[in-house]
This record gives sequence, structure tokens and C-alpha cells, in this order.
Amino acid sequence: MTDYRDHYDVAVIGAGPAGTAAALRAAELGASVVVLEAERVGGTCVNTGCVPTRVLAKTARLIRETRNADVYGVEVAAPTIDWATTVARVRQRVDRVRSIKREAERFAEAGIHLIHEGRARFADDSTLVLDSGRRITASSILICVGGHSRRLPIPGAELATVPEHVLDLPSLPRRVAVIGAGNTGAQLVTVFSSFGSEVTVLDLAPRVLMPSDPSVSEAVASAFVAQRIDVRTGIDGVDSLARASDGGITLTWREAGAARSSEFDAVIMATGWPADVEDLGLEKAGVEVVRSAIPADAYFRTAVPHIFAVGDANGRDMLVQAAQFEGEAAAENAVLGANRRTPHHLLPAGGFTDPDYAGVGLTEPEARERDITCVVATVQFSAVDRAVIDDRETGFLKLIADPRRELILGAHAVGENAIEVIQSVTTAMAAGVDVSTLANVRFAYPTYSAVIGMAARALLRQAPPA
Ligand SMILES: Cc1cc2nc3c(=O)[nH]c(=O)nc-3n(C[C@H](O)[C@H](O)[C@H](O)COP(=O)(O)OP(=O)(O)OC[C@H]3O[C@@H](n4cnc5c(N)ncnc54)[C@H](O)[C@@H]3O)c2cc1C
Ligand SMILES: NC(=O)c1ccc[n+]([C@@H]2O[C@H](COP(=O)([O-])OP(=O)(O)OC[C@H]3O[C@@H](n4cnc5c(N)ncnc54)[C@H](O)[C@@H]3O)[C@@H](O)[C@H]2O)c1
Repeated sequence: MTDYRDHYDVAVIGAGPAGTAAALRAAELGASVVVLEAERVGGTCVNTGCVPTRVLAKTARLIRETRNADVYGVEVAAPTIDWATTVARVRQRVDRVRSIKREAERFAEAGIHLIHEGRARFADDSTLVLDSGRRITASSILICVGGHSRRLPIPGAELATVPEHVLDLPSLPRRVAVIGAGNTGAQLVTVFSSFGSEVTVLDLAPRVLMPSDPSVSEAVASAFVAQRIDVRTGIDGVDSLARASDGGITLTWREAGAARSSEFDAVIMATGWPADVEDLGLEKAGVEVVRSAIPADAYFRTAVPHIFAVGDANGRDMLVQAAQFEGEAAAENAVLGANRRTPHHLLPAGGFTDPDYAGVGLTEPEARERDITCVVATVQFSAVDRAVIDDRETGFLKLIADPRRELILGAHAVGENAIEVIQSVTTAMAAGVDVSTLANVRFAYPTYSAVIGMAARALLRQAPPA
């Protein structure tokens, strides 16, 4: 039986990517560490986020490829989705990924106590109380609680499905509305459209994937329209959901000053990701919440210096790769009293729509705001042999560099393997590779990453700014 203590050097609330990385690093530095997890270890990413979404994206890819197989002389019957099997496959892959991550075993091997006794809440700035009643005190507390989806505060919101519960839909919906065209919503749009559902996507923002480079938003939205997805961006607001007489859901929204409504079998609300702070008792610890997240400084310290907010909880870069390096840095700052920061400008990210998209670094508007003379080159996938060979000509890579072409400031891609292409550019950026070195790298033939060399050479060909 585990011999739990009353006091630890470090208490970590949440065993997602942030909490796991933080706890392992703190233990490596010699701290006594406890991890308090209310649900399954692994957090959003593996249980309800990235991993299930990626399995759905693979399923979507399979059905699209099967539909086109006859072009290659492969004769197959028109494919359809067996929803129960699709859901079972997602769950099976999630379990398999969980089995290789082995968080609980790694904690045990590192001497970390993992306590599963419900949710943790602050009683004061050094004391946490679990649902079971157990009290834990710690010299440093790392809040790694992640977030949860947001239901709009409108009548009938309870009829909507939030992204974490998409797999609980009883059957594949014929008509789907996705509210919110961020990373989560856009990917679900592609999944359901590929599965054969009629999809409408609505967003208050003027374009899909609003934080991405505008060229990415434009390309993904054009592809959606070509796939007969009803794209409604820049709407004035969503008003209500109501049960329709046929058992469906009537969604009412305002657009261009007029009220509109339509019926759907499922309405998915992918409208944001507030931190999971509602019942955390933060006020008892003197920690504030601003715009649904816990403000933290560059070293992840909250206003209370021995309490840190890490990963999705601080609302900064809600990505696994950010959560992990923030967790490690925060652990070092907590245990060693260090001031370690993290390289947030080098965070590649993307999603599996049709076509895929990805980006790293500054968008073109951000780069131009800093220096209007920055140089930009875009190479279309239709000029890349491998993309033509594979019939994947839709897409591009955009590279942005400083006027002297010494630094790559950003890279944005749409198309097949966009994320892998962007990852290679990220490696070059992390290594401080200048554009002429990148232009001279040899790329294997025929590859998608060859587009990187082409874009680098295109950047060099541009006239220097006057
Ligand atoms: C649909 C979807 C797809 C995504 N796809 C990607 C992707 O492809 N790539 C990517 O980089 N990111 C993706 N993300 C984002 C990614 O999942 C998050 O950025 C990441 O999981 C954040 O890690 P975290 O440790 O901060 O929080 P979480 O992973 O959310 O973990 C928080 C943990 O804290 C626990 N907890 C919360 N409150 C308490 C409490 N009071 N007491 C005890 N335990 C508590 C929770 O149970 C949970 O296990 C996706 C997100 C979603 C929703
Ligand atoms: N592949 C990935 O890397 C990945 C995947 C999913 C999520 N994430 C991350 O998780 C976080 C949450 O992502 P998300 O997509 O769930 O949320 P988000 O906040 O990024 O996007 C929510 C979208 O909903 C829209 N919206 C909000 N209120 C609305 C309303 N009333 N009516 C219509 N539209 C409305 C917003 O304009 C926005 O476009 C983000 O930081 C994201 O980067 C990453």
C-alpha cells in the first residue's frame, strides 16, 4: 500500500501532458511529488482530444480514399460508415496509446505518489482537499487542470454535443451543425463531411481558423465550400437550439442582420476551451481567474509565487507540445527557484482537415506588423512533383523571413503532410538555419518536404527591399 505523506515539496493538480511532464521533472530534481488526478491519467489529449480526433481523421481519410479508388482501377463498393465500429476503433486506439504512455507506472518508478480520490480544491494557498476528504499540503503547487469545452449560454444549449462527447452520439448524424471553426471545430467539420453527413459550420469570426495565417483560412474554407460544406463565418450570433417535431434540433442564429434557422440531427458546440477552474477554490489561495484562464508570468508563476499555472490552465498556447515544455520549466522554477522560460515562438501546430493545415512562428500580418519589409514566398503544391504524383495538388507552403534572409520568421502550409512539412521548417528555425542554407539542403525525391527547398530558393530570388 502506498505510504502517502501529509506534506510534499510539490503537488501537481492534473495528470495531463502538463502535469505529467511537471511531476516527472520535479521528481528528477529530487523533490517529493504528489499528483492529484480526478479522472483518467493522460488528460484531454489522449482520452478525448488529440488521439480520438486523429483516429477519426484517419477514418475520414480512409473513406475519402476508398471513394476515389476506382480512379486507380481499384473497384470497391460505395463505402459507408458503421458508426459503432468507428467508435469502437477510436476507443481501442486510445487504449493502445494509453498503454504505451504508462503515466501511472512512470510516476511509480519515479517515486511520485498518484492519488485518485476525486477533484482537488484549494483550502488555502498551501493546502488542497480532495473529494475523499484527504488534505495535502505542499511547498509549491502546480495547477495543471487543463480546460473543458464551453456551452454557449443560450436556450437549448444542453441539446448540443460538445467535442469530448462526439463519440457518444447514438448514430452518425445525417445533418450536422458545427458551431465554432477553430482547430477543434474545423477538424470535426472534415470528419463528418467525409463520413457523408451534410455539414454547416458557423462562426462569429470573419474566417475559419482565425488564429492561422489568413492564407491558411482561405484555402481551408475554399476546400470546405468545394466539398459542399455550408460555411457561415462572420455571423452575428447563435440564439437558440430547440427540439424539432421530427426529433432533430432547430438551430436559430443571426446573420447579416437577419434571423435564420435550420434543422440538424446533431449540433456540435466547439466554441472555446476555458480552464477547468470553476470549483478549484482559487479564491481561497488568492489566485485570480481572468477571461477563463489563470494568468501566469513568463515563468508560470501566478500572483502567488509558489503556485504555478501550466498548460491549458494558463490559456496561453493550448497545445500538447506547449503543455509539456511549460510543465518541465515550471517544475524547475518551483524546485530550484529558477527562472526558466519556454520558446513559445517555436510551436508548430496543425490539424487534419481535408486538406491538412499547419503553421509555426509569425503569421504574415504579424511579421509585417513588426517589419513591413519582411520577405514572403509561397510555393503551390501543384509545382511539387510528389503532390502531383499523389493527386494532392491543392495546397502550398508559405515561408516568411527577415529582409536579410537570416531568420525564418514563420511558415504556413496547407495540403498533404502539411504538419510534417512544417515540422521540418521548425527544426531549421530551432537550429537558426538561414534561408540560403535551407535553400541548399538536399531533399529526397519525390517528397512533400522538397517544397521547403523550393520556397527557400523563391525567398532568395526576391529582390532585396528598397
Ligand atoms: C478535440 C481536441 C483535439 C486536440 N488536438 C490536439 C492536437 O492534435 N495537438 C495538440 O497539440 N493539442 C491538441 N489539443 C489540445 C490538447 O489536448 C491540450 O492542449 C492538452 O491536453 C493540454 O494539456 P494539460 O495537461 O494542460 O491539460 P489536460 O490534458 O486537459 O489535463 C488536465 C487534467 O487535469 C485533471 N483535473 C482537472 N481539474 C482537476 C482537479 N480539480 N483535481 C484533480 N484533477 C483535475 C483532468 O481530469 C485532466 O486529466 C486538442 C484538444 C481538443 C479538445
Ligand atoms: N490540432 C490542434 O493542434 C488542436 C486541436 C484542437 C484544439 N486545439 C487547441 O485547443 C484550444 C481550443 O480550441 P477550440 O477550437 O476548441 O476553441 P477556439 O477558442 O480556438 O475556437 C472557438 C471558435 O468558436 C467561435 N465562437 C465562439 N463563440 C461563438 C458563438 N457564440 N457563435 C459562433 N462561434 C463562436 C470562435 O470565434 C472561435 O473561432 C485552442 O487553443 C486550440 O489551438 C488544438
